[in-house]
Amino acid sequence: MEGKGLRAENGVWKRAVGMWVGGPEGSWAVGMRRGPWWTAAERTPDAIAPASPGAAALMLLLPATMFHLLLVARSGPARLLGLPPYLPGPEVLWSPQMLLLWLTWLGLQAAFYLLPARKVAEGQELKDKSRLRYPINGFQALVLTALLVGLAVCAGLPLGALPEMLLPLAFAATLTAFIFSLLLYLKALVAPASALAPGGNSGNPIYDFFLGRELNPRIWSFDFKYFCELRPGLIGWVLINLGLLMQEAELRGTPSLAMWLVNGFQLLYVADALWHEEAVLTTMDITHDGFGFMLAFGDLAWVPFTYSLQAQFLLHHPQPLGLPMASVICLMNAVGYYIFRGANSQKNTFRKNPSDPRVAGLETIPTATGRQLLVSGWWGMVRHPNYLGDLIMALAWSLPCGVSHLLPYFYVLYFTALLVHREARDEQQCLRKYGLAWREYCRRVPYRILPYVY
Ligand SMILES: NC(=O)C1=CN([C@@H]2O[C@H](COP(=O)(O)OP(=O)(O)OC[C@H]3O[C@@H](n4cnc5c(N)ncnc54)[C@H](OP(=O)(O)O)[C@@H]3O)[C@@H](O)[C@H]2O)C=CC1
Ligand SMILES: CC(C)CCC[C@@H](C)[C@H]1CC=C2C3=C(CC[C@@]21C)[C@@]1(C)CC[C@H](O)C(C)(C)[C@@H]1CC3
Repeated sequence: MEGKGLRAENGVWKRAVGMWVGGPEGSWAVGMRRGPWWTAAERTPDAIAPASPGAAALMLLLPATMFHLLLVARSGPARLLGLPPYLPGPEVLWSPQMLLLWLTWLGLQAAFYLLPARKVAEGQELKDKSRLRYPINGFQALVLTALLVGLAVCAGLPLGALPEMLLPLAFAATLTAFIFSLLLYLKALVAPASALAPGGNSGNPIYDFFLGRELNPRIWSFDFKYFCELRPGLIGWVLINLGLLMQEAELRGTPSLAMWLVNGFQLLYVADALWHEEAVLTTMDITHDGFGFMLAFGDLAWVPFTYSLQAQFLLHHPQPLGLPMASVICLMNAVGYYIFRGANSQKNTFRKNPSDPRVAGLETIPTATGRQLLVSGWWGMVRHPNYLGDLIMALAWSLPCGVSHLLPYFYVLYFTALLVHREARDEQQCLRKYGLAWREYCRRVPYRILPYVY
């Protein structure tokens, strides 16, 4: 039988492409092209990675959840766990104009990506010892988008009409994510073995389509994963929020305090991500995961249309918010941001230059790889202090929506599950990388995210 896939040998997985033949130890391949060697931990990107029925189910469930949230947010009862008020027909979802608008948005962001950058950064070392180069101009793209949208609004663009277009726009984004992932899957068929990601190359087409086969798919210097991770989705998210704020102003004369807070907090988060764009090059999404349906849909559809849920909810369910409560929520967001930024910057500074005076005094554990692990400062408090800060901010984004509904807390629930899963994956990889030193770190810093609790 002709095939390609993975085979375990002494706990190490080998990627193989060639002819499968039966043998005393099971099947093995003849005339194989050997790819990079991956350990079992590297092979699956998720501790609970879905098998193909799981992947197929998620490909339906994730878009269905997104449409459910969009429909429920505008319904009177706004019940997260209830049925949507109606099932939209094709005439509600499909609109060639909205598809064109969405493609124009992607094209605009792609054009901003290609503009000269203030810096070109090098990514992590790849399996073939090379390093890719990435333009650092995401913040510039945010500023240019703001200028362009500002001019267009002054010229009469009805941005307040955007909330009415969310359903067909989300449909267009989902459709493009499917088509795009299919093209990425086909592109990976001709990619060299060294360009493939550790996960997403099981040989099962559905599973591989879902997780993504190629690590850094590119055409010339245009890196699709890096582009999608930060720009169209994150900038689209703040633009949708702004449209919701403007429509609220049209409906009620002025935006509510709750709407201002949600817009302000989330704009800060997005601006921060783009300002520190270079840091994304060390995240596992860029260094480890393939680019398939999960990330394409996550970046292009899930982020803009579900992360704006609080503002969507507020437009249809105005909430009273007094100044004292608003101050408490602002303080909470500031504390969350302080921890999130402090922890991320401390680790990035340390990884770039351990002798930097800002981190040189911190206590560390040496590892066999020559790298060190921080064991004091933020990283001595819990093993994922950046996740803690992110979760505190997530709560601060939902609180302006009051406590009468569960719906605006969807992000907190989803994000907790995502980060707990992510933390398990990351720890698995760190254990493989650092072995005993990682065990020592876990002994010295026993809590993962929340001190004395988890
Ligand atoms: N809003 C959203 O939807 C999402 C937001 N995020 C956020 O993205 C940010 C990045 O998260 P993520 O990519 O998961 O990973 P992290 O930034 O937490 O990085 C994990 C890596 O840090 C290094 N590390 C771990 N412990 C130490 C230590 N003690 N000392 C030095 N280095 C250490 C290890 O890599 P190495 O040793 O190789 O350097 C490890 O693999 C987080 O703030 C997270 O909250 C993430 C996912 C979704
Ligand atoms: C659709 C699925 C349920 C899940 C898809 C997950 C993706 C939405 C997230 C995976 C990692 C992400 C990161 C960010 C956004 C969400 C996704 C794409 C991030 C860009 C948010 C801003 C942060 O500051 C960051 C550190 C740059 C984040 C990097 C990871």
